[in-house]
Amino acid sequence: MSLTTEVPAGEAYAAGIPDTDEPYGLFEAWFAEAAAREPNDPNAMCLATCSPDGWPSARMVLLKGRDDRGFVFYTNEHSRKGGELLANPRAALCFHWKSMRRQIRIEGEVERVTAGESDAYFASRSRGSRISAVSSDQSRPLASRAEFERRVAETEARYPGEDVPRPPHWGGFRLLPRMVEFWQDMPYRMHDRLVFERAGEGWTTGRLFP
Ligand SMILES: Cc1cc2nc3c(=O)[nH]c(=O)nc-3n(C[C@H](O)[C@H](O)[C@H](O)COP(=O)(O)O)c2cc1C
Ligand SMILES: Cc1ncc(COP(=O)(O)O)c(CN)c1O
Repeated sequence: MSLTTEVPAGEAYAAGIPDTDEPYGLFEAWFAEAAAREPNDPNAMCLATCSPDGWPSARMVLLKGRDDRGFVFYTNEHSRKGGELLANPRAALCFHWKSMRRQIRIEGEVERVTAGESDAYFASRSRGSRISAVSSDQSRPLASRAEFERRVAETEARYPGEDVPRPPHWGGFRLLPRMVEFWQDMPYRMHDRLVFERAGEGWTTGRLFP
């Protein structure tokens, strides 16, 4: 069975989302189509977090890994999102691929990836991005652009070789989904929505009114 319908050029889909009993195959199929079609960052997703006193916040991050456990992104744990995730480890993700008129929403608990996973991912980044991560107190007030550039120059001088160690507060989080919803645009706003909810080791599935 094909999990995906052909993407029409600039039009709504004629056929709905195929029935399937688990979300990951369909996610991979849609993600592969997005990777082939989107002009940039097909892995960009909106991450929503919530402070313990109930104030939500949202920002884009990049999906850097997915397996049967969940969806991985990397950030600075001292950032606003990092603080919120550590204090209240529940989050939501939202992909929107505009050229494909598709959305995927994912919700669940969040845990830190292992230090080994974060080390491996950090080491795979360009030297410039590692220098930048070491130099940035992400989400803290910055007096001027020049101050950040001065910090970057200091970090470059401190680590002249390839070895730029991962800051202990820079690492990955994995969202363990308990809900995944696929949304596909259809004519006259008669969109198709297919939702999966975790049930033990498996999933229950159903459709929602658009
Ligand atoms: C397309 C896109 C992708 C981004 N990816 C990341 C990312 O993977 N990790 C990250 O820390 N910030 C990323 N950012 C920056 C965040 O959106 C945000 O500005 C920053 O992480 C600070 O957020 P916070 O103050 O809510 O913690 C990205 C921004 C955009 C527009
Ligand atoms: C500040 C920051 N950190 C991390 C990332 C994750 O992506 P990469 O590891 O490819 O830089 C991004 C991507 N936009 C980013 O802006």
